[in-house]
Amino acid sequence: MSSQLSQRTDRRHDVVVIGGGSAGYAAARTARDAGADVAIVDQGPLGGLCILRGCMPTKTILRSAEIMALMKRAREFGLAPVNAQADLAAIVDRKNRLVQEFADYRIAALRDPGFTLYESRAEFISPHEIRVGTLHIRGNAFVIATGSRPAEIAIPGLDQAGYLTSDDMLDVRRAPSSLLVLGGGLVAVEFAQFFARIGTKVTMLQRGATLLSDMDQDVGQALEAAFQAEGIEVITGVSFQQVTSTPTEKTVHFRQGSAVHSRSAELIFQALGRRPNLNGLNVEAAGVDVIDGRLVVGPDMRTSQPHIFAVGDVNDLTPIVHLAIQQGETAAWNATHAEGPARVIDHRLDSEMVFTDPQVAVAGLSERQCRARSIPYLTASYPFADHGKAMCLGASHGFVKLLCRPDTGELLGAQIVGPEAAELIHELIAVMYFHGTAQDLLRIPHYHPTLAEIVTYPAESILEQMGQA
Ligand SMILES: Cc1cc2nc3c(=O)[nH]c(=O)nc-3n(C[C@H](O)[C@H](O)[C@H](O)COP(=O)(O)OP(=O)(O)OC[C@H]3O[C@@H](n4cnc5c(N)ncnc54)[C@H](O)[C@@H]3O)c2cc1C
Ligand SMILES: NC(=O)c1ccc[n+]([C@@H]2O[C@H](COP(=O)([O-])OP(=O)(O)OC[C@H]3O[C@@H](n4cnc5c(N)ncnc54)[C@H](O)[C@@H]3O)[C@@H](O)[C@H]2O)c1
Repeated sequence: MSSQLSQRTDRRHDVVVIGGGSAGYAAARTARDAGADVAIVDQGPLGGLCILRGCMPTKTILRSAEIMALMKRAREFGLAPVNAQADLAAIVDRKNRLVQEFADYRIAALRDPGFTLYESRAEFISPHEIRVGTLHIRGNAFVIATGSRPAEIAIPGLDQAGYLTSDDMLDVRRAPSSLLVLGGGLVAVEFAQFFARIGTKVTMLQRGATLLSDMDQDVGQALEAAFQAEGIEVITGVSFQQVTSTPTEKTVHFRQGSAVHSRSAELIFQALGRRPNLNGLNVEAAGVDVIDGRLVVGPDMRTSQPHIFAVGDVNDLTPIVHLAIQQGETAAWNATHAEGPARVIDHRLDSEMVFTDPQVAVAGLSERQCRARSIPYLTASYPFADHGKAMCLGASHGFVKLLCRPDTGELLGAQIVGPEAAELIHELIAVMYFHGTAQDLLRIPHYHPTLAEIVTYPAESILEQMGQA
């Protein structure tokens, strides 16, 4: 104890940000711009999940699979068929090159002389002090932004049989002949389609009634129809029983209704969600409330300790990057502006996008949320299979759905499953931002023929339901 004390070097910063990923970096930059003396503590590898093992690597590899899928459809478009072959090692090399480029940029930003960067693990020793290596660092405010890690779900035999998580899947250099995907969330569907498209036989085992079961049912059903059409087996309503294995094969035994079934494959991909990462942070010493393994925050991003904030995946609100950034900025603003009203997060325009083909994009309220909160709504949807531009592109899966207030027609929410859904939804988010209506969607000019003009059809239908057509 005494030698520990003698080595102690106390440093003080206005704001100490723990974790330099998307949320932490946004907090640090905002606090620095407000004139604060800011420290960032990150144990590394520097770059954050989005760049290193999340958004960017997955979107890079999905592009290869998308091109491969189009090549396989050559004949449909009047082109001589090609023998499309994926070289997974080369796809991974391309991904690594891009990730390195993105990471270098972020690392340079973290090493900006405007911050003090400590490349070490942080651990609370009191609500006002952390240990970083041999240093004891005090902060007037702390922003915890330590991210998430794959959830460990206890399924008998799974550990013994062995499985890969999304972290591992990104480094697989030889495509497995077959793959069992456990889960049907965002991570599961993006990887499942990638591997199916490069030639792996993929089976998805999902507990919920549909894929993406947190969203409205028609969304998951439309994605499932597209997946089934390209040969991905999707089994829903599954309850995992146990996993067994031989040297060449792993078998998942599961219950579906009253029957027990099994599926076998070369590899198991465990995509059963992520959990806030509080490992080794010793948050007990910080005295903040933790419920079910997540840091509880208010709309101003404060934990139960007013000078300690928690942002990004670690608070488990909505683990999505632009929202993590928004939370980081909000926390840092509040940490550096004690006077005046606190900034709070407004969830009205929250969105989620899934980069499968067809893409899935949801924004604002869903039907399920409206029903749960007794919010009245009108809804209308229109299928891409009936939309001229989508037919030209050969992209017929999915639909656009609008949810509007019955009295004013104000757009409350939107859901798109279809080509370029993640791009198209931004028009609807912009309309919602300005509290626009179905009528506004008809007044806004839409070029013909575009995918974007599809939103006018459900908008017309909403007006008909309002008696304003
Ligand atoms: C496969 C996959 C694909 C995804 N795709 C998308 C997508 O397309 N779009 C999207 O919006 N979101 C996507 N996400 C989610 C997105 O990546 C996360 O929401 C986001 O990156 C979280 O950012 P963060 O700053 O909270 O955490 P992170 O970026 O994980 O940052 C946490 C940082 O804290 C550091 N750290 C942890 N503990 C300590 C400690 N004790 N001391 C010091 N440092 C510590 C870590 O080293 C790390 O740098 C995806 C996620 C996955 C897994
Ligand atoms: N395109 C994107 O923006 C994108 C892509 C990937 C991930 N992400 C983010 O990363 C987060 C994590 O994604 P994820 O797919 O790992 O999590 P998720 O929460 O979206 O999906 C988890 C899946 O596991 C299933 N599950 C969980 N526990 C289970 C259990 N005990 N038994 C059976 N099934 C169980 C759920 O039903 C669900 O299908 C997402 O919430 C998302 O915010 C975003």
